[in-house]
Amino acid sequence: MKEKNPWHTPVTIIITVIGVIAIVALVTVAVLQNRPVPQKYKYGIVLDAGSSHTALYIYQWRAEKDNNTGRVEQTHSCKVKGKGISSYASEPWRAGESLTLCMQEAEKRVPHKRHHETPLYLGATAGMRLLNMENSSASDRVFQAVERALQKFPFSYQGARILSGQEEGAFGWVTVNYLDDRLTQGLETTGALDLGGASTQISFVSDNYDGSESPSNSVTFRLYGNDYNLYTHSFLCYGKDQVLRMALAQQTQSGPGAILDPCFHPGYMETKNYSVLYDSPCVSDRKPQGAPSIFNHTGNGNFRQCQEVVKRVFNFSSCKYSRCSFNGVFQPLLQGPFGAFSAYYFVMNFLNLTDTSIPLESVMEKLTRYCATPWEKIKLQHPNVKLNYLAEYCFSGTYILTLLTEGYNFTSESYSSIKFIKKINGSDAGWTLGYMLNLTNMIPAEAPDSPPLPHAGYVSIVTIIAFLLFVLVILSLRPLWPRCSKQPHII
Ligand SMILES: O=P(O)(O)OP(=O)(O)OP(=O)(O)OC[C@H]1O[C@@H](n2cnc3c(O)ncnc32)[C@H](O)[C@@H]1O
Ligand SMILES: [Ca+2]
Repeated sequence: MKEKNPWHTPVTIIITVIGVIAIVALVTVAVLQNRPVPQKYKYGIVLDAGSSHTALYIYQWRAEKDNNTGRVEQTHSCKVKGKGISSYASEPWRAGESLTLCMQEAEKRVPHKRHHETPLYLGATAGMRLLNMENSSASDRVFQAVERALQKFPFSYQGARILSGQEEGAFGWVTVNYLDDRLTQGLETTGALDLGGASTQISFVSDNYDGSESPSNSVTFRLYGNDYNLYTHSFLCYGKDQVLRMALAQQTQSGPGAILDPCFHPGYMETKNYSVLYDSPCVSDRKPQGAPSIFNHTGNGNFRQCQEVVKRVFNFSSCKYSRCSFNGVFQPLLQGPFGAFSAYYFVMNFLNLTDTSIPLESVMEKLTRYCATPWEKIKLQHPNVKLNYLAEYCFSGTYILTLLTEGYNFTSESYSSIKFIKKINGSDAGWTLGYMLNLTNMIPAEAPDSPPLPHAGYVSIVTIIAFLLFVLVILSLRPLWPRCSKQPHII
């Protein structure tokens, strides 16, 4: 007869049940542990108050990352109607008012419950730098009006200020390299070339440059555990609108009343106002005495001659450093690939010259033909392009090539390392993203500790351990198992 142990069945059942509960509990904990919480985004808004216009950018990033280190991307941009805020010096309230439509758009784009925690920044560049130099109380009034307008919105307003040229250059560089994911990986960085309406910036890392030769051109960063020694310079008055003023001002010196301009198409003719031309600190000291109030601006479309005119806006006469770009400004040896954005892109894209694998000589030949095309023909070919932009592409293209080759010393070879870009992975190239990343501490100095295992790794390991524990428990109960019924029974 089979011997019956009264503990057998209940003990086995209890232990089995505990084992199963333990496994379920362990696996559940492992699954929930460091599982991404439901997606929640954070937002930031930056207004780029440029000399020619203001643009609003909305950025978003996942909120669950520690220390705000989630990837930031641009979700929306809005171009403010009208001119830049510095053009409202005589009626500052209009500067504030001009921002309303884009701000209302931002109110709709950022989820309502995030409004109060969304930082809002306004950074002004060369237009306000010039106004501040010319008339600082007018620039203060513009800022007061802008501030009043922005504070009416439900965002977390963080202030409006003029960026230094250094900041503008450095943040443009941070943006380009962040969007290209070059900073986290410690890859070779890309230089940044920004051409605005009133200033232009060049920023790049050069290995044999330690910053000591010209400290004012040096910015050091520690980002994701890597040290960068960045060369950067902003040339005030060398944005394309101010250079055009300088070029015209120079040509009026040869005789007031009329300019025959090689940078404008044959057949182009406009009557322009001297007081408008000279209304900028970049040229005001050159205003001819007793000049008539208007002049005839006529084009004759000649690239080579235009290049000579443009070259005269640069001063190459003195350099107290080992090497200079122009105007006695230090520049180390050019290095690495470059991203060229804003007007570099607008102009070269219009001219179909963004492909830098085309040899520089061919680029110049194309521009020679373009500049020589009669103005009437150009207008017919581009009926949808704004006439003031259209009239200036020959000048702007010539300025870009002259700035790059004569100014910054790009050669036929290094020219091909430039990429004319507007966006990188969906976000606009420009200083705004870098500015926000910096102010929200979104780029850590040290590389963040990454978890030794991905989430799936934790789940698998805990499941295996739980299974082994279960097997161990079952095996440890072996002495209590009922004997095999095939054993011979002794009666
Ligand atoms: O950086 P600052 O100097 O303050 O100026 P900005 O920020 O206003 O300058 P942008 O890069 O917006 O534009 C640079 C220049 O390009 C001009 N621009 C903008 N869109 C253009 C287009 O489609 N074609 C030609 N030029 C354009 C604009 O009027 C400026 O003169
Ligand atoms: Ca700009």
